Amino acid sequence: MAQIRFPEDFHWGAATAAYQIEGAWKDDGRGASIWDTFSHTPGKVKNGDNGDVACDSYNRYKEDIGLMKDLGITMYRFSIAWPRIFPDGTGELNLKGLEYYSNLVDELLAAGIEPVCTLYHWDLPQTLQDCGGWENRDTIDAFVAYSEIIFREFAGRIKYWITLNEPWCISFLSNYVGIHAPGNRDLQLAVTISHHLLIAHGRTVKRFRELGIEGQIGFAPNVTWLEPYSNRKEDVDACRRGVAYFLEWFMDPVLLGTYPQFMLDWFAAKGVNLEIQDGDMQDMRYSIDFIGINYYTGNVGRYKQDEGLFDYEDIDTGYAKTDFDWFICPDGFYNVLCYITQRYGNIPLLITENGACYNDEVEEGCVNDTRRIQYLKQHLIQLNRCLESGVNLIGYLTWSLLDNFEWAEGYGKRFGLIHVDFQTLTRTRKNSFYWYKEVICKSGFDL
Ligand SMILES: CCOCCOc1ccc(-c2cn(C[C@@H]3NC[C@@H](O)[C@H]3O)nn2)cc1
Repeated sequence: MAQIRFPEDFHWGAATAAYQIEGAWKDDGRGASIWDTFSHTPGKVKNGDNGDVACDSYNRYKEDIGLMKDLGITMYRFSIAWPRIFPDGTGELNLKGLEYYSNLVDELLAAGIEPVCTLYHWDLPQTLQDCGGWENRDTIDAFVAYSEIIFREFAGRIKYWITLNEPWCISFLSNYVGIHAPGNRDLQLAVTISHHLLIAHGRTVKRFRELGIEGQIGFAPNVTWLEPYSNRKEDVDACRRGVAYFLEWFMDPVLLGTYPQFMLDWFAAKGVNLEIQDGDMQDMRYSIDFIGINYYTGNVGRYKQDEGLFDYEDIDTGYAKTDFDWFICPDGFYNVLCYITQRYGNIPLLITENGACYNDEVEEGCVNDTRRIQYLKQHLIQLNRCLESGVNLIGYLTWSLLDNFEWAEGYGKRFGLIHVDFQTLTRTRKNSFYWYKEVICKSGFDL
């Protein structure tokens, strides 16, 4: 029987984010975030769900870390809620907020688990949004100042840092598509925000280096892979635009120092232009130690005139789908990681999110989520292919440790290895928890 084995020093972990799991939305001085505002606005989130309680991990983090220890992970990715640190975004520091994360980090370290800290996972302080949010360049400086406080507080304890989670979601999904907070629908605004986010990322990396913080820093774009339906140039170009929307638009400035010209031209043809000020592109270029990669889905696509933003349409090739209605495309994982390596060189890659939405429920104390096991197995095989192909992969953090608040979908989309009953907050290990535990123990699996 064929064996899939990973390097002994390969990091195995799981990921979460503050607004999705913590709850305690008004406890210990926490200020309002744009997601509190958005989720409390009727019609924005399915079933009227919000993050007021979520998984109550703010109060149950010791229980959650006990589950992580049982799982055997060596890395745990979490995010810090900016509004817990600066309730008004800037100004007065909330020491109780810092204390919570200090206790969390100490508990992780005591459990032998490496903390991976995401500084921004979408929960912008509402007071900053009231002043324009990421459209306002002042927010860039506010983010750097917030990040510096965290760097100084956790220097030596947190060794892996992520500035931004999924800048595509922060800019385009939230300000052009409009289904995430704050819910704008303006392409120029989204492009401007994407630019400001990359400046904020770069200046934060610069501050990290200036402070001489021990550890590694990167960011975590979400990427997809779109295979052209044919080798006709129009199909190839349409797929290239669709991939670049998530990938090159954010990675090229950080790793190559320029935006992809074909995307600048495409946006310009739609009357959307970037206002690049002196120093902006240099700020983005402060070198990072790794790239976090979030991958869920890919597809086959082709050119279709005037379809969507990029004259692109998906093809329904009959690939199976998750309960999020996303195509399952494991080959895309291999293809996109090889593409990233080919384009940017052998910079270390940390899979910061990969997982599947399946809404299996507890039956007689068990959750038989065989489809999630299948998804994880298929995608880990592709990661092993990448390693065999020389891709510099350092670890895999599955999304997610816990079922949690899946943004505009509320609690109806379950990604966790652990089932959460959102009425009782009872945690139940799913069968995928036990499967992943064995994978970690063996650093691989048998086919
Ligand atoms: C072009 C039109 O598109 C319409 C829907 O578009 C999307 C795209 C992407 C997502 C999406 C959701 N997730 C999972 C999260 N990653 C971060 C973590 O917080 C998880 O909860 N990743 N991507 C949702 C909707």
